[in-house]
Amino acid sequence: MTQQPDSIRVGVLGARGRMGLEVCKAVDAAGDMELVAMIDQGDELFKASDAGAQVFVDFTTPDVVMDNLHWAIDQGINMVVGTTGFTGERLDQVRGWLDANPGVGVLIAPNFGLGAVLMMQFATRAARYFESVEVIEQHHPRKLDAPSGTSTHTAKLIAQARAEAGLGPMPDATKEEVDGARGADIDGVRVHSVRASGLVAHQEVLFGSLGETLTIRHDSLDRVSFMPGVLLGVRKILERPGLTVGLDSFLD
Ligand SMILES: NC(=O)C1=CN([C@@H]2O[C@H](COP(=O)(O)OP(=O)(O)OC[C@H]3O[C@@H](n4cnc5c(N)ncnc54)[C@H](OP(=O)(O)O)[C@@H]3O)[C@@H](O)[C@H]2O)C=CC1
Ligand SMILES: O=C(O)C1=N[C@H](C(=O)O)C[C@H](O)C1
Repeated sequence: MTQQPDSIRVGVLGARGRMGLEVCKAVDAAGDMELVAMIDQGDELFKASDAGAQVFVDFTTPDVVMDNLHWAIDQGINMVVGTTGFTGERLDQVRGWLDANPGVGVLIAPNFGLGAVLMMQFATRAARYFESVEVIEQHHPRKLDAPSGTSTHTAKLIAQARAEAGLGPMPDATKEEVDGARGADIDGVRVHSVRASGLVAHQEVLFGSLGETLTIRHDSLDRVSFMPGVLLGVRKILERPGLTVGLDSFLD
């Protein structure tokens, strides 16, 4: 496709991975973007800055993403990050790097699927009305981390909404437990992780109250589902310096 002179110059980190490959295709096909660098394990990051990248899209691994962020921010390159593993401490560290480089923008989104963003918003809204809630996430078996970034983020949003509504701990009489049977405890919300061939990325949030349940479910059936969100992030990050967590504010 013919590029416009004012195309956004994009470098993709993790370019040979499952998500990275899809991002390269999406950027290449976008009329307002130019794919200037494809970086994977073993490649030097400076190749992307030499190529004039304005935005890096990072879908690598939790153990390398912080180094990528630190380097890019110091070079004045904006980042759109889908890689998981962001704790509160890590986010504070990124804020610190950005304070020293105030013109740079970083978007870190646990899930770029528009349906997934809505699923998290709906779950946050429902949280105050139900005494019980558990999260069940299901992914392909090559996923390295459990629970998923999306389910961890969802659980934290629900826990915050429950605390603001004055809800206490959930009813649960379990006294004897095989290790892991009740899932991971994320801020008091149980998260269960399923890994199976054939799956891509799926999540259910199961609410329960007297005599009723509510299930909010999202399915990513193909990685193309994440691409509109990634491209939106690339377009918007240029005018949004500082740290943005989650895609929500870019959709409004
Ligand atoms: N936010 C969202 O919407 C989504 C987030 N994700 C997250 O994105 C991440 C990647 O997922 P996925 O694509 O499935 O994983 P993959 O393992 O398929 O891809 C990761 C790629 O990064 C490469 N890599 C490793 N180290 C570096 C490095 N230092 N610099 C550049 N590249 C490197 C890997 O190379 P090698 O294999 O040689 O190690 C691999 O090619 C995960 O954290 C996942 O949870 C996934 C889907 C959606
Ligand atoms: O590894 C994946 O595939 C995905 N990772 C993200 C997560 O951990 O939440 C987003 C999506 O679920 C796909």
